[in-house]
Amino acid sequence: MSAEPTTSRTAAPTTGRTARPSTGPTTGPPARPPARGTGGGVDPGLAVAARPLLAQFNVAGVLDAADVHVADRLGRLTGESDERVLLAVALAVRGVRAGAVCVDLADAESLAVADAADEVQAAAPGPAAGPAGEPVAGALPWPPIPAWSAAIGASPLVAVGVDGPADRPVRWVGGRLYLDRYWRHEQVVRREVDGRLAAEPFTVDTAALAAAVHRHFPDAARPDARVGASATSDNSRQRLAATTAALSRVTVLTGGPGTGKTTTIARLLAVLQEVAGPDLRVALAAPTGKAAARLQESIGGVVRGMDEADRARVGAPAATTIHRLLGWRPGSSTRFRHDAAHRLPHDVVVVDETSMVSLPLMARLLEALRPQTRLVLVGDPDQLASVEAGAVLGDLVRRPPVADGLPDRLRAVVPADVPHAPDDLTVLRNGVVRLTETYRYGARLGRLAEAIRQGDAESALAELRAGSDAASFVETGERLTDVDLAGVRADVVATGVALTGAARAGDAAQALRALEEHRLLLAHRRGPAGVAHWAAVAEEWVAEAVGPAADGPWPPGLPLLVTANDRDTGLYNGDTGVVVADGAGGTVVAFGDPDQPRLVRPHRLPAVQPVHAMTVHRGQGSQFRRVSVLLPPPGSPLLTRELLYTAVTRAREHVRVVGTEAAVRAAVGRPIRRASGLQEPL
Ligand SMILES: Nc1ncnc2c1ncn2[C@@H]1O[C@H](COP(=O)(O)OP(=O)(O)OP(=O)(O)O)[C@@H](O)[C@H]1O
Repeated sequence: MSAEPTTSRTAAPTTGRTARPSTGPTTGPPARPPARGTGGGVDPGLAVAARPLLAQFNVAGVLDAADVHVADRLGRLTGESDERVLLAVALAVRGVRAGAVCVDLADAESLAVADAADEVQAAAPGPAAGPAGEPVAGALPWPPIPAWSAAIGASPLVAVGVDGPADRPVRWVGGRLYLDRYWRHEQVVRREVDGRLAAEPFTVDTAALAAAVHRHFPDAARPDARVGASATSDNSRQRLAATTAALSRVTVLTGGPGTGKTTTIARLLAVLQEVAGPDLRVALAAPTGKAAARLQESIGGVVRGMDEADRARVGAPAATTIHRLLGWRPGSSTRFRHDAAHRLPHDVVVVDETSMVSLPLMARLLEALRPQTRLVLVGDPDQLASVEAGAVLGDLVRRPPVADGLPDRLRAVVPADVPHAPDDLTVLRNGVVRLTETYRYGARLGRLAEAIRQGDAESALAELRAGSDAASFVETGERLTDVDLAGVRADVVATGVALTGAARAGDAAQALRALEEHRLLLAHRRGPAGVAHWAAVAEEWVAEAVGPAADGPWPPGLPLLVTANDRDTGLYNGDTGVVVADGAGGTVVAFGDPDQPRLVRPHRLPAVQPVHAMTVHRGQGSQFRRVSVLLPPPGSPLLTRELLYTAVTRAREHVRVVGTEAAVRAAVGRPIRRASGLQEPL
C-alpha cells in the first residue's frame, strides 16, 4: 500500500475549492480493471515486447511494466527463458511493491487477484463499470504448482534453499520465492531475534527485580484509571513486560491504544535503571518523526509523575527516528553509520510504533545492536503494517516458540503473573507480552475494537448497532444519501466552525484543539470513496457554514498536513496544523501541543496539503476525540480487518462507521496477508 500522494506545496495549498460536492456514491461495486492498452494512447503500465505469458498478466493488471522488465532482464543475465520462472520472478517483484517479502506460490493467485483490483481502484477511480469483484487475475493461465515449482527449482536464476549459492538474484525456500535481497533481510531478522531469544538471560538480583516491578506496577486503584465499572487495575501484564525486559535481550510489548504501552515503557526504564543500572544508555526510537515526538512527550509525562529518585534514574531520554538513530546517510536508504561493524553504544533500545517498521529497516536496526543490548519492541500488530515490505511485528508475535526457558525465569520473579493460558504462554517464550486492559476509553469502544481484532463480525455489528455513546453505525444502502451523511456533516461543520472561529480570532491553542475534535477517515486516496473527493465535500460543507474564506492562499482555519520532514522548522511528515490570523493582517500556521503551539510562517513551510479528510493509513499514530470512517464498497481490496481496526482505534471517545453491513463483514473477515517466511521454521 503506498502513502498518500504528496501534492507538494511550498507556495500555496490547492484546496479543491472549486469542486462542488456531490453526496454520491461511496458504495457500489468496485471499478473493473480497464482493458489496458485499449484506449488508443500508449499505456505506460504495459511492457513493450513482453513475452506472451508475462504480457497476459501485464494486460490483466497483475503485473506492471516494471515487474515484467525486471524479470526479463534477470532472465537475460542468467540465461533463463522459461516463462513460468520469469512469471514467478515478476510476481516476487510485484509482491514487494504490495508489501510482501516474497511470493508464496500456493497463494500467488488469490493475492494477485486482490492486488490487481487494488491497483485499479487506486489508479482508475470513477463510476463502477463492472460486476463486483470480477476475478480478472483468476482467469489467467496460472501454471500448475508442481510443474511451476520444479521449473523454479531447476533454474539457473534461482538459489535453492537456505544454503543455495549466494550469487543468484532470487531464492526459493519452502515454496516461497524471494528477491535475494529480501531473503537476506529476513534472515538477518530471524538470526538476530532467534539469537537474542536463545541467549543466556541477564543476571539480575531476583528479589530486587521483584520488588522494583511491584513498586512500579502495583495492583491498586489509580486516580486516572478508567476501566469501566472497576477502578482497580490488574497490572500483572505490565509487570511481566518489565520483568521480561530486565531478563531477556528482546521483549515485544503489544497492545491496542490506551492499554498502557507508553506508561509501561517509562516505568520499565525506571526498573531497568534500578536493577541493571545506574546510567544505562537508553535510546528511544520510532519509525516517524511524529511518532518519536509523541513518544518523548508521553514518556516525559509519566516520568514527571514519578518520585524524585526515579525521576533522577530515568532522566529525560530523547526520542528520535530509527533512521536518525542509525545515522542515516543522505542519498542512501540502506547504508547507515551504525551497522554490524559500528554498533550502537546503547544498553537499552526501545522502538515504539513497531508495526510501521519495514523488514529492511528492522534488519538494519538489529544488525546494529550489540548482543548485550536489551531491545524492547512496542506496538500494535493488529494495525496496518508498514508502507514498505514486511509485517515484522505481526510476524514476531505469531511465530512458533523459538526458545523455552523464559517463562521459568519469569516465574522466579513474578510467579503470580506468568499466564496459564496456552496461547499467552506460547508467545511469552518469544518474549511477547500483550497488554489487554484498556485504560483510556470506555469499555464499549474497546469491545468493538476487540471484536474486529478477533474477526468476529457478529459481535462487531452488534456493538455498532447498539448505538452507544462510543460507537455508532450509519448503515447505508449501496448509495449514500444526505440523510446518511447528516451526522458526519454535523461533526465536520462543528469542527470547521470552531476551527475557523478560533483561527480568525488568532487563537492558535483553540484552533489546534478543534483540529483534534473530529476526523473524517477513508480507505482510498482517490475515486468516489477516496480522500480527494471527500475532502472537497467536507471543505464545501464548512465553507457553507462559515462563509467565504479570506482571499489568498492561506485562509485562517485551513487545516494542513505536512508531507515531508523538515529539519529547519522541526516539522515532520504527518504533522497537522492550522492557519491562524497573526493579529497584524497576516497569517501563521500553528502546530503541535495546543498549550505550547509552534508557529511557522507559511513561506517557511515544507510541503503541505489541506487535510479536511485523510486516509486511515495517514491517521495511524494519531487519535481524535471523534472519528467518522466512510467504508468503501465490500469488494474493495483495501477494506481489511486491519484498516477497520486502525480506523476505529483512532477515536478516543466516539467512532461513527458509515457503510453497508456487507462492507463491515468484508472488512472484519479479510485480514491482510503479507507473504513472508518469518513465521515459518526453517
Ligand atoms: N496500569 C495502569 N493502571 C491505570 N491506568 C493506567 C495504567 N497504565 C496506563 N494507564 C493510563 O492509561 C492511559 C493510557 O496509557 P498509555 O498512554 O501508556 O497507553 P498506550 O498503550 O501507550 O496508548 P497509545 O498507543 O494510544 O499511545 C494513560 O492515562 C495512563 O496513565
